[in-house]
Amino acid sequence: MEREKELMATLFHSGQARALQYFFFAQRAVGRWSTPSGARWDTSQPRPVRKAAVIGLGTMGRGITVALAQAGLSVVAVETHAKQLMEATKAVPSMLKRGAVRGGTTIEPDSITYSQNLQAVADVDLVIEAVFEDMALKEKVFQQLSIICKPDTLLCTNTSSLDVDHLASQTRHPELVVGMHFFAPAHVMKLLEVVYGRRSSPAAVATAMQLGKKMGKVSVAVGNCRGFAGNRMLKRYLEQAFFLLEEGATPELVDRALEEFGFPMGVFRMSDLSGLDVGWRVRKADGLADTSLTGTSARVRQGCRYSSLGDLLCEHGRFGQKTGRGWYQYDKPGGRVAKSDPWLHNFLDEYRARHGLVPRCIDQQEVLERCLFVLINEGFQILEEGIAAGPEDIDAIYVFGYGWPRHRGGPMFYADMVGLERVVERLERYHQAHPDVPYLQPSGLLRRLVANGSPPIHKWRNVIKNRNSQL
Ligand SMILES: CCCCCCCC(=O)CC(=O)SCCNC(=O)CCNC(=O)[C@H](O)C(C)(C)COP(=O)(O)OP(=O)(O)OC[C@H]1O[C@@H](n2cnc3c(N)ncnc32)[C@H](O)[C@@H]1OP(=O)(O)O
Ligand SMILES: NC(=O)C1=CN([C@@H]2O[C@H](COP(=O)(O)OP(=O)(O)OC[C@H]3O[C@@H](n4cnc5c(N)ncnc54)[C@H](O)[C@@H]3O)[C@@H](O)[C@H]2O)C=CC1
Repeated sequence: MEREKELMATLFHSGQARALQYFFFAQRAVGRWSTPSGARWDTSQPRPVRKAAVIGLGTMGRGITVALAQAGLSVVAVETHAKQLMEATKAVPSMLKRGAVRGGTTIEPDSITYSQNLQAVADVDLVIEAVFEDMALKEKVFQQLSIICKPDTLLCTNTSSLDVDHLASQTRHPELVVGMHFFAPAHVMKLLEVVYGRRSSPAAVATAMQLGKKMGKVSVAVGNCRGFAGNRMLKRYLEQAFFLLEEGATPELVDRALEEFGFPMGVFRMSDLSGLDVGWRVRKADGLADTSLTGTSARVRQGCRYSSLGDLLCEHGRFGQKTGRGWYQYDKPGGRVAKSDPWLHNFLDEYRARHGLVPRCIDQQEVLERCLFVLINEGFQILEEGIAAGPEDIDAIYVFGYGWPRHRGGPMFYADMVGLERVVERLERYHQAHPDVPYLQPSGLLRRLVANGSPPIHKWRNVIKNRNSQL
């Protein structure tokens, strides 16, 4: 008993108990906000979903199929690539089997039908599209779905960053289009971001939220923008990690610092799991991934610092776990045990030499501050723009989607614990050192909160006022 008391006192002292208590509250508070028109999805009647389809059976589609089948739905799984389809028909049942052994459940073996033909989705209630992150391809798939499916079928996209409104505009019923953004591995990670498009109906959002719940996910409604809430913050985090490599760090050093902070995987191991090609496709489409540039322009895009390290790795066919090589090496394609790769270290040395970069020693504090404070800063920007309803939503997204250590409450709670003045002071210092990285400048909301005496997290809403809510 004494020991327990002592432990509680230590936890309270370090803020960990406050974090866990906050986290319990945040979990119940997420995603319950009204639309700008006043129509509330959370009072709308969700539609019944008994039969669903998944389009694309790669990294994500397989996990989504498993999660739907585990929730008791009948699933039509469509994949156009014969080899991928064959692999999926083996992988999905074995994932289900392992899940059943763990959970003591049974899944009807005929609850999933596989097809190479999109026509197979004609009678489903809801579709989740998970094809390559390529807008032209997704446009085509949505146009086809809009013709093939029943007129009241909900059309959802698992895109990690593309414009949900644009995809909706390709269909006959844009009010039935929402984002259902899962996190890798999709049958394991608890988060579902439900992207509320400009024309999504409250009933469509309510249906996606309800289905998420049925799948055992924590569903968070977010607005539509590049990367939504989670990946928009991840982009800044990843960028800093790339810059740290340019300046002398290694993936191992960065990941070690993040894992000691409490993440299950550092950002490089996590990228290898997700697949480096996902972001590369988007950067190529945006005209950013141009590795033919030389001299100073090679490391600048649109007037800001840019690192092409991720693009170069993809050009070498290193897509992460799926190809057996990425920021680390694996024993085979699909392998999971990340090992240091001498090739990668040579590649980094050559890259620095080519660009005249002199490596320096980088400590754990700098890794954490640069990676996490820039991510937090973007979180404030997201709150200001009304993309997420409140700081608890962002914290739930990070804990359930990216493995942010629960005992640290989530990024926004962590900022509150560290002290907003300190976050501003560190961001300003790093921005002075790296003036070509504009996202290191403290966001307007963060500065306003400090100017308002740094109120505790549960009072931030008074300063945010959600004037721009996208929800
Ligand atoms: C703008 C930028 C664009 C970026 C690209 C798009 C990205 C997105 O849109 C959003 C994302 O998904 S980002 C990725 C988010 N995911 C994470 O951060 C995962 C962090 N890692 C974890 O939580 C645990 O290590 C994890 C749960 C993975 C494993 O934990 P444990 O070691 O405790 O797990 P186990 O109990 O051994 O296994 C549980 C299930 O997980 C499977 N698994 C384990 N390691 C894996 C790995 N390395 N890769 C794939 N699956 C893995 C494991 O097989 C088991 O599942 P089943 O075998 O089916 O039972
Ligand atoms: N990898 C990740 O961590 C995450 C990815 N996403 C998103 O999920 C989507 C899929 O990503 P991944 O699974 O990583 O890609 P992937 O490359 O592993 O799989 C995509 C699959 O779609 C198939 N496909 C392509 N065109 C098709 C069509 N017309 N019909 C049916 N199947 C088709 C491909 O053959 C491939 O098997 C992307 O939009 C991505 O942004 C979202 C969350 C996390």
